[in-house]
Amino acid sequence: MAKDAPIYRRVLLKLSGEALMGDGNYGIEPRVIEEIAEEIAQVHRLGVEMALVIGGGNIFRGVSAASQGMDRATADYMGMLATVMNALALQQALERRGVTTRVQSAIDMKEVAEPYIRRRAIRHLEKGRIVIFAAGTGLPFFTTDTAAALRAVEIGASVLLKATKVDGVYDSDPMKDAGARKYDRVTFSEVLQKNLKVMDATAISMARDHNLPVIVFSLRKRGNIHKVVVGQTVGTLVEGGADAE
Ligand SMILES: Nc1ncnc2c1ncn2[C@@H]1O[C@H](COP(=O)(O)OP(=O)(O)OP(=O)(O)O)[C@@H](O)[C@H]1O
Ligand SMILES: O=c1ccn([C@@H]2O[C@H](COP(=O)(O)O)[C@@H](O)[C@H]2O)c(=O)[nH]1
Repeated sequence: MAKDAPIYRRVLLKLSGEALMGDGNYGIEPRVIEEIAEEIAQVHRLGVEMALVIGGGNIFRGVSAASQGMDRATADYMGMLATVMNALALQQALERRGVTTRVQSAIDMKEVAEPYIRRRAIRHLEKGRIVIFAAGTGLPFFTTDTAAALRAVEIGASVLLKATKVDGVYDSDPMKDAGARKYDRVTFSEVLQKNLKVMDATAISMARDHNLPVIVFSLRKRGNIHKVVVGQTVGTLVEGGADAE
């Protein structure tokens, strides 16, 4: 097989909202979104069908606002709106590179984005458009990781790629524990049993129940999305099967 041939026909790429901040501590760093869009455009040119879900942690997280006294459901709706802003910013950056895209929102806002319609999303992908799923699941008390797992299953993606701030799944949070050890491969049940918080349990359960492999890798290292799509070993593979020793 050619070195640059994608090993997947259709992928769901989940992008961390927080990674868009770059070195800042809020919002979108223009340089970062341009670099990410360039990388996605290059991978798309390999011929892989790409759907994207983007988080909102660079703008608003419901759970943080709720801890400061805001009603949780209201805060979560605000978080979902934050993901729409990120989706529109990414759409612009991709279209500047000649990639045709569609944003589909789980919350109806027809002046801004198409509503989420599964069959329509699949049709866009078949036509070579990148589909960006915005507003998460449209439901409070969920996350964009769960939205990513759900949409991946709905559109029949072969894999869920979680591009995030850390370079894989560790046996404890690497941002808090300098001695944390990284897995090359880990099973869904281990992630759940050991309560590894790289993704929320709802997303992991969804992936497990539908045999959807998940690859967790760093979005901060340029070229990683390409490497994963052509089958190079990057980050951590989370899948079913026997637990590692
Ligand atoms: N066992 C673990 N292995 C790896 N990362 C972990 C683990 N436990 C907790 N984490 C944390 O998970 C975080 C990645 O997931 P998180 O859901 O916060 O971000 P995201 O979904 O990529 O971004 P956003 O919510 O901004 O879209 C990292 O910041 C990391 O510190
Ligand atoms: O289905 C969903 C998805 C997201 N939210 C809210 O949005 C923010 C941002 O999403 P992240 O996954 O944290 O990046 C999240 O904190 C929730 O408040 C939601 O309610 N439902």
